[in-house]
Amino acid sequence: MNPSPSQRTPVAVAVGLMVRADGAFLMASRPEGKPYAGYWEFPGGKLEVGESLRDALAREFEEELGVRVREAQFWRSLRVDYPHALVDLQFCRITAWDGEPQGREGQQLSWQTLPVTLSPVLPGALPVLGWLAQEGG
Ligand SMILES: Nc1nc2c([nH]c(=O)n2[C@@H]2O[C@H](COP(=O)(O)OP(=O)(O)OP(=O)(O)O)[C@@H](O)[C@H]2O)c(=O)[nH]1
Repeated sequence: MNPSPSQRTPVAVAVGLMVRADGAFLMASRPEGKPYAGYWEFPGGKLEVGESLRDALAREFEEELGVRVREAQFWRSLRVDYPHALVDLQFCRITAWDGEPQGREGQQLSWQTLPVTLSPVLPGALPVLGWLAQEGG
């Protein structure tokens, strides 16, 4: 069955790697009701119409985690073709924030170092672990 054109239009997604001074990074489980519920990913979400990457990141982190992003740098992008959507993931490193992350949408949170002890990891989050390994964690 051919997908409808709307399913093939890339959707921009802002994703943040919160990295602590000790090198640990935050992962979150996808809440019930979303595709790939229970899979581990990096917090973030889709850009709204007219929204910048930075604004989307700040909004998603406030909504999902109750965290105010203070410093974020674009890191890498990745296109992933899922059956449910074609996504352009824009990964940012978040190095300064206010507040302690809380799972405001029922998601579990976990600070991780390499190798991660969580599974399953979302296909669109797995390459990030390789990139981190290349950079020495
Ligand atoms: N947040 C996040 N999304 C990712 C990652 N990797 C990845 O493929 N994605 C995909 O990017 C898309 C993000 O959509 P979402 O459903 O989390 O976004 P959202 O919070 O705006 O959801 P909503 O549609 O319920 O408002 C999903 O298709 C998800 O599978 C990741 O590491 N983090």
